[in-house]
Amino acid sequence: MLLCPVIRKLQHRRVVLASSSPRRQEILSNAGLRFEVVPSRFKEKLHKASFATPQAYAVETAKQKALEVAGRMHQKDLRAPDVVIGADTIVAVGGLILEKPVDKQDAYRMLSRLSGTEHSVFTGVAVVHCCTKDGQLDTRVSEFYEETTVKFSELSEELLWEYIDSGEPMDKAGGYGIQALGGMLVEYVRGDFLNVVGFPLNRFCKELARLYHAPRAPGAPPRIHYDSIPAVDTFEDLNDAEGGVSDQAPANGGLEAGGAQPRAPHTRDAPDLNGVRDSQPPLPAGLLGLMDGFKASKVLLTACKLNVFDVLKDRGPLTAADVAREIGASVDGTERLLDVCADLGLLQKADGGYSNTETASLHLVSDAEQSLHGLAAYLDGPVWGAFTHLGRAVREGATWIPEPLPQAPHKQSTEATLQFMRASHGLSKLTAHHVATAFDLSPFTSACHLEGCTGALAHKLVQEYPRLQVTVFDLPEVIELAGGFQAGAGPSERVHFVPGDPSSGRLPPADLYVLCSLAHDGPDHRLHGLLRRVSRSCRAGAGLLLAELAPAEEEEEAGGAARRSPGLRILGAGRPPRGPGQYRRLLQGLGFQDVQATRAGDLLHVVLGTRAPP
Ligand SMILES: Cc1cn([C@@H]2O[C@H](COP(=O)(O)OP(=O)(O)OP(=O)(O)O)[C@@H](O)[C@H]2O)c(=O)[nH]c1=O
Repeated sequence: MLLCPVIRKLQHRRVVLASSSPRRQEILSNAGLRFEVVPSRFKEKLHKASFATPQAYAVETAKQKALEVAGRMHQKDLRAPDVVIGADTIVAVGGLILEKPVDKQDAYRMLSRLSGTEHSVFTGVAVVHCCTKDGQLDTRVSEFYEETTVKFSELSEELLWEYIDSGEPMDKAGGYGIQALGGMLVEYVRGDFLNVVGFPLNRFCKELARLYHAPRAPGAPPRIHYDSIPAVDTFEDLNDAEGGVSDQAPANGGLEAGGAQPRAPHTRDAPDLNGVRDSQPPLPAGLLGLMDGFKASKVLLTACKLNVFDVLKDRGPLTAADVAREIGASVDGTERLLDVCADLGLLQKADGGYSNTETASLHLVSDAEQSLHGLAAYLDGPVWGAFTHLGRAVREGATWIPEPLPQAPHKQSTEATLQFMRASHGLSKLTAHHVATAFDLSPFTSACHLEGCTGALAHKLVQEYPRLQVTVFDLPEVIELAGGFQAGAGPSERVHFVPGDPSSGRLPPADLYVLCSLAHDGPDHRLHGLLRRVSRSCRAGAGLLLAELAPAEEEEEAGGAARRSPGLRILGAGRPPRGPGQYRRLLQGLGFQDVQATRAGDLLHVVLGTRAPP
């Protein structure tokens, strides 16, 4: 028996659950839904940091899972199912997103992080309505998420390991299954229990009801329900009907009334998404987010500038008044800023006040080992300034971001040079390990890092490769200031700083050239010029290592460009992103062979080529 009228509406539809999770299958089949299971092949590797909230990450992953299945089924049969359901469950704690553990140690790390605390479980759900028109797949996606709060008891080491050894944690987000042994770890649950298990059934039914019975606004013109699927028992009739229908829809859309759905003549040629029929375009949520996105950046940059994260470093929760006192700002203004930071996942807000999330402690505190405080100041200063006058730059054909140091050294004040170097230093320290280890560089004995700035990458390279000597080659004013930065664990005799002009002078000799200027990833012609000079300077057999920020969701293949977050694309001077294929072609054109490209740290493309004999 089907208790839920909206589930009944799906009875004659071809519904696919794009999930391998046995729990999701059980929840939905217990509710009486009939569906096929086609596990998604979408790799859960979206770049988490590019999402404003953990729930946004879960929703996007759910959507990608469902769209992958819809696309694959369409390709195979040239007919997609009517409805594809995708879901993704994650555990969020202190700004961290926990998915399924990769091994027992990972499960241990997750469970000990959850021990004795409250965390959130988010399940993102995407319901994709498909329609095939002229052989093309058309999709309409409805998405939502549900949050449930779970509190764990303090877990003893013994209990933790016994639980891990049971094997239960391994295929479950956060490393536990609340429905089985994991239930013993839980002190309380606030919210939908099934949401934790993997599927928010109650919310799903409400969303279906909303979709299929969208009420008509008073005074709105008669319509075929946008966002609504006609009652299944009348749907087939409607498909056959060619006209002669009344344009008077019942006020409630008529679905519950069970009568035939009237069909407005003017909507007859509109795409029929297997019964999902729209009378107005969907609200442009993505567009509004894009228009509004600068506010979130400015809040983050301002909180950095006011040293909010430094004030909260290593301290228990502080009230807005405490923070306001320390940063010399108004209590009201500070409270608003802190609240938005909490919404953005940068701070935690609890009864006692505000504290840093793990992300903030790692990257926004100014003296943290992997601090991006310098980058924030650079973006808030010259880059923000340049973007304020973007219209002028477009009219005049100027670059979108401040000229990099090598192009305007004499124009830079020492403070401006330092500001750029701090940004570059933070990014280099963050990524140095990934760049240095993306390929085995042990065959090389000498390297030259062009625009090597503070030497952060050079220090990592000598640490990884005991035979390697590295020259940091950069402008004299940069080299002069580089000593003020702590680039490695200590000074290294194998790192040498050489002043010069990477874009015009002679390059120091080396058997590996490295180009990795992440803070200023300039326009193509600049990179091409540098690469031509490297190509001319290096002997046959010498290497060239390139790294670029590129948190692509999908690899560029078959001529398609890798997708990057708009923020990083703009950091790259507004030019289209380069993917590994483009790098390969570029280097081959400059006389390099054996070009290999890889992704590192989910944020970089790293490319290595060897100079062919002339
Ligand atoms: C917190 C919790 C999670 N889970 C399971 O954790 C997986 C999450 O992973 P996912 O990536 O969302 O799904 P999946 O299992 O990889 O399947 P798929 O949809 O194919 O990606 C799902 O299984 C959920 O039930 C439980 O069974 N009990 C719990 O208490």
